[in-house]
Amino acid sequence: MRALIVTAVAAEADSVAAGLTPPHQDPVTPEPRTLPGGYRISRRDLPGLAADVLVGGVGPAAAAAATATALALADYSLVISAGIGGGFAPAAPPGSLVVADALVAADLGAEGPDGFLSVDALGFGRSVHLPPAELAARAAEATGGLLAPVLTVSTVTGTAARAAELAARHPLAGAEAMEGFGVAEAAAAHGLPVLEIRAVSNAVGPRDRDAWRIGDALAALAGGFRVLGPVLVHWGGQHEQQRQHHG
Ligand SMILES: O=C(O)c1cccc(C(=O)CC[C@H]2O[C@@H](n3cnc4c(=O)[nH]cnc43)[C@H](O)[C@@H]2O)c1
Repeated sequence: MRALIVTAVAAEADSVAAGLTPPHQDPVTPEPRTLPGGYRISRRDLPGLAADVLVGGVGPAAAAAATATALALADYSLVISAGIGGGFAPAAPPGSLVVADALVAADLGAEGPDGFLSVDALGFGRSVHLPPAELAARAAEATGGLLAPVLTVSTVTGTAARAAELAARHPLAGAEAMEGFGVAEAAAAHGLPVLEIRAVSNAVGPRDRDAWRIGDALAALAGGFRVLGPVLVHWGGQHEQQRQHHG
């Protein structure tokens, strides 16, 4: 099974790669490569799993462009959006993990007198991508993460009012981040399934950048990927059998 894992920044990619590195191996080898467009990509091989960890940039557009570039250059079975994110209190405190059961474009649409209209409500496309349900459930179980919708926003929430508005529109949301939906759009264009995993660095709410617990979140991200390997291998095996069965 070959998986593409897309992060926004190098620190997130390093955590993912460290989590996927067997204990006896040097976590910085092999050296990362550079794809056209200047994207950094590094490879991790586990028995039954080849994982390419890509640094795609911040925001849904950068993430979609980077993901589409990598998907055009190699064959993958699964695409994963991974990184840190804001957690909705009290369900997702800093240091915890959230596995998406839906990847939601939360600010893609139009404002009207009666509130926000998503692109699907406007008839222009879709605002939700769903991961394979069993894979997301198993990933949440293995990592101890919360299985919940993850919102993709272009602007980090910075006020209590905006947090309350998002929570009212998406009462089950576990986290917000800036890339998942972009990664999912590129994966869907290639007919590939998508998964999103976020390690919570901060609460969704009034901006307090000094309070972001980035170190804890990056450690949680590495820990999540340490236990995710076997889940991905198992799912990849089932997926391959189904593909062969259906010709
Ligand atoms: O400064 C650092 O050391 C550092 C290390 C890793 C990541 C960062 C980032 O700033 C990544 C930006 C990234 O974070 C996601 N994120 C985190 N919290 C939120 C949030 O509350 N709302 C939306 N996005 C959030 C986002 O996906 C960005 O890509 C810095």
